[in-house]
Amino acid sequence: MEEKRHAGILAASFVKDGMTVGLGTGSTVYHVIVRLGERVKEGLRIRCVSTSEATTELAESLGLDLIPMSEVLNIDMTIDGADEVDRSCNGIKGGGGALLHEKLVADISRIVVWVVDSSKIVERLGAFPLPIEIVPFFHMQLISKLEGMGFSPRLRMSGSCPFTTDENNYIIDLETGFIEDPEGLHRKLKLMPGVIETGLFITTADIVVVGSKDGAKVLRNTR
Ligand SMILES: O=C[C@H](O)[C@H](O)[C@H](O)COP(=O)(O)O
Repeated sequence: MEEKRHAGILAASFVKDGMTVGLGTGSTVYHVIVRLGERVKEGLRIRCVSTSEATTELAESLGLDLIPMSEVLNIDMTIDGADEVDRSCNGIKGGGGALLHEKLVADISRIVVWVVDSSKIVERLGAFPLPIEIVPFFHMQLISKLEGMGFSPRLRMSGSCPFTTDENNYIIDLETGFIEDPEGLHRKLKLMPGVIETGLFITTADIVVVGSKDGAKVLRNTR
């Protein structure tokens, strides 16, 4: 909790007056949004693009100015969380189910900053089950195909019903084991009919802010 807060507060300080800011989703970005809400009350002028209904609700409650994604061509800086990040700044995202919207917002962002606690930094991705957003009525077929490829897929549930994303899709959480080639796996999965998006974000982050007990440090993607 402290680590997430430290990372969030440092990342929120990167936002400058006049920026269009992408707001990610999750418990780490929560601290960024709260800090941005305070800065806006102190006079910072920004426009924000949300990546989920949960983030929209929080941002609105703090008085942040939100614009719909459909009206934005470019975003100056997006700050988002991640479930795992490797040394090349590849990541797994989607633990909270917002991967599709997050990937689209990242795609039009000039700078992408990820905020994580230190447990998220890994040598190789894959301990965290990989979220894949899929077409709901094709889930049974996709699960069978993924099993045939040697993976252990699990349909994400919310109580006794399948979990649905903000875009009304389903999510399969895929036990992959350590991923040798994140980009190769992402491409392979994206080629499967019924797969809408994967939670593999390939060298997406320009900056990763890693929280610690006493502060936060900044890792830069040197690609
Ligand atoms: O779908 C959710 C997002 O990708 C989150 O950014 C990710 O799951 C990290 O969330 P948290 O900061 O709560 O660990």
